[in-house]
Amino acid sequence: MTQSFTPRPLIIAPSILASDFSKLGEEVRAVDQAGADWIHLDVMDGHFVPNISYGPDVIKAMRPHTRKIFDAHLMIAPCDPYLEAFAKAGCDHITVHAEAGPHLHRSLQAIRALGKKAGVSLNPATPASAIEYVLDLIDLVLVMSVNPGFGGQAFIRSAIGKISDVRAMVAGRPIDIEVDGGVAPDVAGQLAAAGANAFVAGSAVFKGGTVEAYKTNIAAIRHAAAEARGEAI
Ligand SMILES: O=C(CO)[C@H](O)[C@H](O)COP(=O)(O)O
Repeated sequence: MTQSFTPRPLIIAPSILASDFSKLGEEVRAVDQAGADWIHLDVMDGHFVPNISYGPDVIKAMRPHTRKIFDAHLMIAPCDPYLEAFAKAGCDHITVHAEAGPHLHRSLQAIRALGKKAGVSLNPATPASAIEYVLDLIDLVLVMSVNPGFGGQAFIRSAIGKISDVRAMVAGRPIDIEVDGGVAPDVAGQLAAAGANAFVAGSAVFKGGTVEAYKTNIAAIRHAAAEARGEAI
């Protein structure tokens, strides 16, 4: 018997990492107005990744500027001591790295216990099988298509095959597959065809620096992905 499942919604999630940090509230409002579905928040600790971005207090300051989902990507190790702070800051999704350790299963349980959606992120060298024994605890898989730490890097093509593997593993479950790093209209169609439904983009959204530019940039990614999904927009 053929089973059919409702496809996960197409999501565009601008990464605030590429915005102008001198006016974060304004930038959050601008991408909201430009059609962002989620606001992607890259948290870096200078330890798990070789860069430092911002923490829960800055996220709390951004929170009043939009009602859109705050999709936090924690590139920090350890992560467990900070999960509650990110939940209290207003994050709706909290994604931790499979490689950050030490206890992925416990971290996911803790995120769910805080009433938030739990995500697992996979570095480019990490196989899809890393999520095999936590599938019941995840709402989102974030496949990195660059090595985490910096915006503006070149897209790593092996992410496409990994997305297909993840899609097969989560089939029939209400789990979003998100892709992050070097995402632009030229690759969005291939990523959507492989099974990604949520697209994080920093440089490709924030180029231009105006609401009108952000609107055009978001629409271009959405259009490429929707076309590959056989959807009208
Ligand atoms: O997680 C990240 C880096 O670790 C960023 O979200 C990602 O790199 C987005 O930036 P760009 O679209 O410019 O590649």
